[in-house]
Amino acid sequence: MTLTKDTVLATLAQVRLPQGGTVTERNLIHALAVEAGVVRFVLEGAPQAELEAIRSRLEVELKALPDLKSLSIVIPAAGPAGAKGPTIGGHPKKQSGPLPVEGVKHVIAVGSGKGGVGKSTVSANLAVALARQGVKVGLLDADIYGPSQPRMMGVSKRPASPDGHTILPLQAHGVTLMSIGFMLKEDEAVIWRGPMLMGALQQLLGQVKWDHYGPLDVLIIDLPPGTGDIQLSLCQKTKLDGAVIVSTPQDIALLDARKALDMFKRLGTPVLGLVENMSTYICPECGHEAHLFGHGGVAEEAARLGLPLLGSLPLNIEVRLAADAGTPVAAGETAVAAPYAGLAATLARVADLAG
Ligand SMILES: Nc1ncnc2c1ncn2[C@@H]1O[C@H](COP(=O)(O)OP(=O)(O)OP(=O)(O)O)[C@@H](O)[C@H]1O
Repeated sequence: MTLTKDTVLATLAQVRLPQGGTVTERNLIHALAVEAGVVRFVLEGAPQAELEAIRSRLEVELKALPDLKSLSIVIPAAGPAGAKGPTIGGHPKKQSGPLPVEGVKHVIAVGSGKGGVGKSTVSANLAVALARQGVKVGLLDADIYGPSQPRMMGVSKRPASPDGHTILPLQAHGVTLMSIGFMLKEDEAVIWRGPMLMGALQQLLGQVKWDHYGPLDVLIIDLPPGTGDIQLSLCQKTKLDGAVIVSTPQDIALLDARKALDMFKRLGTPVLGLVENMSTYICPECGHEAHLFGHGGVAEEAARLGLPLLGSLPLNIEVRLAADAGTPVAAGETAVAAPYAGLAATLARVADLAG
């Protein structure tokens, strides 16, 4: 009889760990490959010392399999110096249908067709403005290739993990926060392929204790730009209340926004509304109002689609400076904060966040 993946998994599933559960229940096995009697996998997701003990135990069990020719159980090196706890990345676990996010009432994704239209800036300010209006809000930076929330929200600590599996989110400006950026070194490039990305997203949604600071009314997910694996995986695997699309009024951005709208429609995720960013520019010197990226395009698109225009946000240097300094403008009292407060109030009504 040849050795199969199922036989190996069945053997692994029977090994009860002294800390409770099994390696499969605790999702410690990654990248399992079984070929011509050769078994290889990565053991990851618990403190290093515990993994070493588990490896010895698994070696004994697996070496008893009659058709095993060779066995390689790899424990990845510990993360950055001083870092403890789980690492992010790895193939996704099998999952039957879309799952709710534990400890969270509503989940809203913020997407855009094109990069650089201000999706992360809008997500950060929206989250902060919602928090200021008394909504219990979480923000997940799912822009796995270019996480910007650590900088925009002004935090960059590595999150704690008391059991080597659960990840405790951070908090900034009244928002419960998690970003893959917290788990990587600042200049570390993410070079994962699709399955690894989806595994990372699944971990960020499932292993983070989103209600660590109390149950959340809403989790805002800052998506990467475009219509790729992350968006697809999120819509299929997570119960979403809907998506918000950010665009500038520029034709090319709107064209891409239409692709994003089409993707959400095809995946059955309701689009809650559109946000026009960089809608106008008011010269701080003379007060002249200019429309650098065109005018009214997003409002027209929203009207055409019968969707609400959730907000129009001017291009303002204070928005950029505040984001770079780690305190979104929405956290302050200036006039620049007002459109974000308006956006938060409108979204709270449209998505029935109080309900
Ligand atoms: N309304 C605004 N006024 C001034 N600057 C803005 C505004 N919105 C965004 N910006 C600036 O534009 C740049 C791009 O914004 P941001 O990173 O939020 O875009 P993005 O769509 O999330 O980009 P990507 O996902 O491609 O990384 C940032 O420097 C940000 O500070």
